[in-house]
Amino acid sequence: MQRRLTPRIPLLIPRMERTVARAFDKHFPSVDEWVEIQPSKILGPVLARAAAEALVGPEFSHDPTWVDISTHYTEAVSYFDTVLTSGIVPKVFATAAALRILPTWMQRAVAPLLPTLRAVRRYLVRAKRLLAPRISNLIRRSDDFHDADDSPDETNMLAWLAGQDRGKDRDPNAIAQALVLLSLALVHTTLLRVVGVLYDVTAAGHDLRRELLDEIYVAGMADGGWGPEAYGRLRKMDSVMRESQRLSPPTVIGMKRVFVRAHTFADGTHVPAGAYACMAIHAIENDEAHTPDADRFDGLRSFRTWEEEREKQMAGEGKASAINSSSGNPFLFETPTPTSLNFGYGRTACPGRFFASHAIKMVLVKLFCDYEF
Ligand code: HEM
Repeated sequence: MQRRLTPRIPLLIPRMERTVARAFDKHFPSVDEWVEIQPSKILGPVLARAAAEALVGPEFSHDPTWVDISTHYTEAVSYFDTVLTSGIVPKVFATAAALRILPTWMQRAVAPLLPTLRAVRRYLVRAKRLLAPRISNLIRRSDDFHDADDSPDETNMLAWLAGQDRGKDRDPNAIAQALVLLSLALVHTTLLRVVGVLYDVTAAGHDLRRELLDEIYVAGMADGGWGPEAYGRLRKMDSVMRESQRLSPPTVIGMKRVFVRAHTFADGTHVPAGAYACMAIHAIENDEAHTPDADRFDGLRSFRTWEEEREKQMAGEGKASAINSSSGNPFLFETPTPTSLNFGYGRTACPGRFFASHAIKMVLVKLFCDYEF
């Protein structure tokens, strides 16, 4: 994903923008008076369609069956009706957590009877039926040494997986299933953030919204108009996304791991083989030592910190590496840091985070520019 998808984001953006515009026309009410909407319901298909450009390409991105699978599979597994403590927990994950209470033999017997898991299986079967013929075709072509090129038809995960996977993964059904699971990773997380920002900005009041609109306007005026690089200029919006994610993250604990071997850390902490471990990512990020006044939503928090760091650097006082370190600009939404772990950290950090940042901004730009709320 890092090697194929991330460098091709600029190629995908114009197509995604057209798709997002069409999806807004289709799913948003076109009225002049105020109407009530349920953001998570109405924005789900918008993000599913945008994601489809990167996942399955133009052949399927407007295909009603794929749009239905991608939107409703996410809904079947995720709709926001299972709210546990301070996080929103997808239904299928809650089901899986509940199953874990049972012994393994009983899990196997009970799982097929559960409505959530049966619905999930139905979506997978439909996806396989839809995508497998195209995947088989591409596998045959890759056997004839045809590598995916950068044409719209081949700039997507479906084409890359069909051309790359080896062994038992080189199977049309397995690739179709992987694409449905990727669509869950993509649609659910980006939807959660777009909805979070919408609520946070609305609650913050008119001034923040005005600042974001001004920034979009200025970004579109630079270098001859709006283009893929304009999203990089939306630094205030990026800061709002990061702050929103800090306060309403996808999960409060992260980086869950099983220790397959016993390990002793440098400080002497010993973890036995078979132990489950995770990081208290929400508590770490919201510790006052890292985030002063942590309970308050301050949309421009990282924007200001970044500006202060830049000023210090210009005055020769800052740490030269802070803004352009090899692990990325630490003030950006997409950059994990030791105290901002919503995308994980290091080599295993989320490979889709750069794409997520662009997709979220794209939908927010459309929302802020074309709608009042
Ligand atoms: C705001 C949006 C997103 C958030 C917060 C998020 C968060 C995460 C987290 C926490 C992990 C696990 C990291 C670890 O345990 O070390 C992860 C893994 C992953 N994410 Fe994301 N993600 C987002 C969007 C996306 C998107 C848009 C894609 C696809 C384009 C994606 C694809 C993946 C994949 C494939 C993995 C598994 C990587 C592996 O196992 O090596 N994610 N993500």
